[in-house]
Amino acid sequence: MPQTLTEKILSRAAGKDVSAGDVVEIKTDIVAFHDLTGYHVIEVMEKAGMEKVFDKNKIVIAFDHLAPPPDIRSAEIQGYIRKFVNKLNLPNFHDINFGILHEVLVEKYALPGQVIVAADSHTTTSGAVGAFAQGMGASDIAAAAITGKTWIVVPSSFKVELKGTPAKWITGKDVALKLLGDFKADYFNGMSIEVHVENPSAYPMDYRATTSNMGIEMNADALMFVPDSETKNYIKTMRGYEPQLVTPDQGAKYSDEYTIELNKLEPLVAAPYSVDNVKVVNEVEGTPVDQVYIGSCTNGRISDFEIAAKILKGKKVKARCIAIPASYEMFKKAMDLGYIETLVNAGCIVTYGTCGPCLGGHFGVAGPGETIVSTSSRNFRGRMGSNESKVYLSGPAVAAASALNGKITDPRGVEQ
Ligand SMILES: CC(C)[C@H](C(=O)O)[C@@H](O)C(=O)O
Ligand code: SF4
Repeated sequence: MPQTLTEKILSRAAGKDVSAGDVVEIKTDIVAFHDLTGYHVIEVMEKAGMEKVFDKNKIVIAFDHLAPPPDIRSAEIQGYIRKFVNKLNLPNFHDINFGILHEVLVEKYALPGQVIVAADSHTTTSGAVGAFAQGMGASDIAAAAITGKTWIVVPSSFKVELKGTPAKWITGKDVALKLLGDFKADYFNGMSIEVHVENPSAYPMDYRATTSNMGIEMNADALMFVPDSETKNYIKTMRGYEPQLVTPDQGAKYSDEYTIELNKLEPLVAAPYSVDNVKVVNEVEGTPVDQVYIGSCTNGRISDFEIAAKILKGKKVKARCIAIPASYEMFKKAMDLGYIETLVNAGCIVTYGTCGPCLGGHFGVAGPGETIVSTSSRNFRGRMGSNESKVYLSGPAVAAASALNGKITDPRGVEQ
């Protein structure tokens, strides 16, 4: 029987043909965690008296949520994890000067056809390269780290087709918000979304990573892009080798299909307090904004900074603007290309590789009564700080244009 990408990956990982609804044990190719959940993962392993891993090379750890440590407890947690890493001599450990775990996975580790599990919900991000990537709780990740195996209920496969070339300022976030607005946040429960891109280079890896990242906000088990020439070029450029592509079979059966015409999309936002409270930016234009955040594992990549720099070049922001490339690699690129300089000259605060503001942790927590425009992933009440703050989620163009004017702004009206 012709297989979807999901069925193909999970059949290989299970060692037998699987179909939707099957409960199966599967092999994992990468098991990952970060500082905040890593602490619990290691605690579970210690309590079980099983401080060993199935394969040192397949464990990936990055410090991001508590990086750099905002308080003593965070520093203590990171110290505890460093000790574990040293004791087991784990090679793929990335300290506070590297990046947000999901970005690190996409840049350095994830490959088409892999099964990737990590102790963080936004693990779906690695679906950008065509890996079946899913977030799990700390105990499940501890078990996977020890055994190299996990169990799942095989999801059904839902096909999304992206047609054409994105309209001006339209990027990966708009596609994610389009799906969230049209289907609402619970619709994709028990499904794996497979995105087929008609014109691979028109929807580059940065956009794919953003869309896959938001897969968990759709409640999907995974959101994968069918690997294509863009996948190959990205991995070749970033890592110096060509990956093998795993693709769905011709004639594979999907539970449903949906097409998005990229040139017809308008810049979208998710208004407070839900990711699926989606509106065209014009509907909320003019709302006063206190702070803008451009960054996170959702939108902290080079194309996000390119767009922000285009909009802010030679100008000054009216709202406070915090900009954080998702990794050291992205920071260096943004620096080489002059985007950091442009943003700093425009009055933005720039640092790198922390989750900080995204989850109201540190480096720009939202105060009571404040309105934030953020390129991150979630906007439920209190997500970025005070319960009395409001968060509008958007792509980088709306965020930068809103920073510029101090109010929610349609980037299509901003002079360049
Ligand atoms: C802290 C962590 C468990 C959490 C997640 O799993 O997503 C965080 O990264 C988030 O984005 O809310
Ligand atoms: S940047 Fe935000 S969404 Fe991404 S892992 Fe960190 S806290 Fe979670």
